[in-house]
Amino acid sequence: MSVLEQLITKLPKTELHLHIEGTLEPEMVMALAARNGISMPYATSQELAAKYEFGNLQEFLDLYYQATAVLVVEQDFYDLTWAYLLRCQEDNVVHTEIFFDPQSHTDRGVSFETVVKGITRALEDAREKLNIESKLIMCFLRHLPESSALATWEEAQPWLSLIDGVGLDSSERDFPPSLFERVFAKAREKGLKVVAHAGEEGPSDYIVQALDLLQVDRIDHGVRITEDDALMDRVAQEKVALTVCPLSNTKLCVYDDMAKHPIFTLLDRGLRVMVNSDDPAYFGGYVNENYRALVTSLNPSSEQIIQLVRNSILASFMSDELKAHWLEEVSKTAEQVLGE
Ligand code: HPA
Ligand SMILES: [Zn+2]
Repeated sequence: MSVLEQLITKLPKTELHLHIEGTLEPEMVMALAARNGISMPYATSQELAAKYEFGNLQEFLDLYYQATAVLVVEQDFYDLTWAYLLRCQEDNVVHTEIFFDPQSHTDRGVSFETVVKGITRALEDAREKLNIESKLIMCFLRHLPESSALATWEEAQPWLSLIDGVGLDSSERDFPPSLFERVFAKAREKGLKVVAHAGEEGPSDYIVQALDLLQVDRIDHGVRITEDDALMDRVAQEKVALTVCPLSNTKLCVYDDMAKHPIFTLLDRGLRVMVNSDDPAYFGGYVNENYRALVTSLNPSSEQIIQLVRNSILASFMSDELKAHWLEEVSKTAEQVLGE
């Protein structure tokens, strides 16, 4: 095994940008459709998987929202989340911060309670049985009006003890962060962490809006920051993390070639970037596969890979004690691997 492959598999990692609905594998779509008596416009999981060619974010989202229709009862959300957590164990992900999209379920008549109970029961089991820690981040769909986000915020109130943060996802172009200032202010007032997708397909100004208007703790994606030199300097100085998702960016044609991905340029400029899988069932792989894709196309050094992993820990919402613990583990494991 190469040194880089050993680092990828052996270093303890966190994942900070993961949509739980994006872990719905084609086989699970078909199994849950059968279990819930839902007819889908494809006969087999292969037929569904063959549709996973996307020209842009919207083409992906159309299929992604369609597939969520198979998630109906609490056990479905449990099974979905548990399957992802088993993948975390395989990839040595020790802490994960997962997004869920309540509006994509409540709009089809599935209750908020069903969704949140199924997901959090699996997270709790993973804590006990797999030693995997987690946070839960509720995302608002930006293609829906602010009133829908505000109503979702109200629905979430009885469950806030289970929710660590709020985020903003879905179609980015023409839906700037500024539309969601009020609901984000409410979340911040309650002490929740706040994050937002910005600068994936949208302009770098959306990153500025997310920072200044939503006052986010992290930016999700954020790769279009490369268009604004002064903003790169600001984000480096303020240590705002960008949760970068390499396979997502190539699969959704943000870059036509992984060799053009700017993650190491950003890393070497001092920005706090790390590697995440976004919607791994759709984009061709979980966290370790994202690292491998970078290695194949961009020939990084061991130090760069180790720094990405350290950033994943530094940018997480875990306690300072746990951060210190995992950073120490990274150092020990890296020394072992590099000393061999
Ligand atoms: O990559 C994404 N971008 C925006 N919204 C999303 N919802 C799931 N994945 C994504
Ligand atoms: Zn995302």
